[in-house]
Amino acid sequence: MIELQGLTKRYGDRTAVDHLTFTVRPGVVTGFLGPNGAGKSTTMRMLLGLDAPTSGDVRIDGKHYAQLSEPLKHIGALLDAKSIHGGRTAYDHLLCIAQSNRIPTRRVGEVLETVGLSAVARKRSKGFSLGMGQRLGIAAALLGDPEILMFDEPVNGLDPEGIHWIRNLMKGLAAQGRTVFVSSHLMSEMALTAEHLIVIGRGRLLADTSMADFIEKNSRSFVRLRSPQPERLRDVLTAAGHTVVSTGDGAFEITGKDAAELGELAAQHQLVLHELSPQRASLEEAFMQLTAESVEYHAHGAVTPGASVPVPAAPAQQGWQHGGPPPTAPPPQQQPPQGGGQQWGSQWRNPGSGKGR
Ligand SMILES: Nc1ncnc2c1ncn2[C@@H]1O[C@H](COP(=O)(O)OP(=O)(O)OP(=O)(O)O)[C@@H](O)[C@H]1O
Repeated sequence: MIELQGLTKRYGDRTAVDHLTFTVRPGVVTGFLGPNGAGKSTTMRMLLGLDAPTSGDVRIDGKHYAQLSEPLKHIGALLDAKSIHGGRTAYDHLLCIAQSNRIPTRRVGEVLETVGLSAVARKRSKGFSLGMGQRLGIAAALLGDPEILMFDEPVNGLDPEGIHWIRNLMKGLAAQGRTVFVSSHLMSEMALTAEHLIVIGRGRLLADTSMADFIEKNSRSFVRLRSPQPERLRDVLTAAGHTVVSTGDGAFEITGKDAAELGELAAQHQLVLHELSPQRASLEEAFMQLTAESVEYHAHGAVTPGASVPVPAAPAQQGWQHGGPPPTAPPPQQQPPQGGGQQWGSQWRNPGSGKGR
């Protein structure tokens, strides 16, 4: 279980994470959503002790990350698949992590098999595609057989087969009773994978709910009806007290009613229907609806009033993969200048840099 209590992170005058309180429970895949710059990666980094909270608390099975005696046996994470020593083979990369974390060597072969990299285990990872790198990062997360798994954009760079594979992997891990916490911008994929959602915008919690509730509450569901006798259908629906909305294509929309009820009403009046379809918004529509106010980076240079202005892409910073070699302190020029956190932060991780997007 992962528990956040009032977790806050400020960089200069920029609040990246703002009093986040939520719990990620075992047994289901929990999706972590938010527009670019919402604070997802910062939250995940604090969870792993890679960033110190300004205030608040985050615990893994009741302990701070630093208090876990063998952390990789509690939590496995994929934060940045690119932060792998390219000169090492996939096998050696995992062996190095296993040996430095008192994990049996046999696990290396097992996880390589799980992620489908056994055939390239002795190849240097610098020749790996983005998708292979993701698989290697996932293998490292699985190495300690942890009860908690956290993946930041795991499907990034994966082909359809890879996406299908990771979907099943995450569901399978949750079905084993593990805690699976995953961020993704691929809404269609998230809709198929996650049962529970945590949504943040500008560092704040916007929703902590089941997938079904989230879509239900943040989108309109309605029934579409089409008939070769549109005038009569409209009269019947109106007489029954329904608010009828005409669409451009000759259909009608009725909000908040059951398709069966409307179909029976049409049958009672011997009306022929060519369409009677319940319409449910997608996760993507619901997400856009909920986070519309929180989106900082818009296309065509349009920026929400009060939001920070995106700056030209800076080179991606070298990240640290959880479980890999320990992180080194960033060089001095990567430190945020005093009082200039907002602009500096944008350079550090502006849209398109950093995660291969
Ligand atoms: N080390 C840092 N120093 C200063 N600002 C930072 C730092 N890391 C992140 N930020 C800023 O904090 C905010 C949240 O960033 P974060 O990377 O956590 O968002 P995110 O939700 O993961 O975004 P994305 O979906 O684009 O990956 C952003 O405005 C970012 O510029």
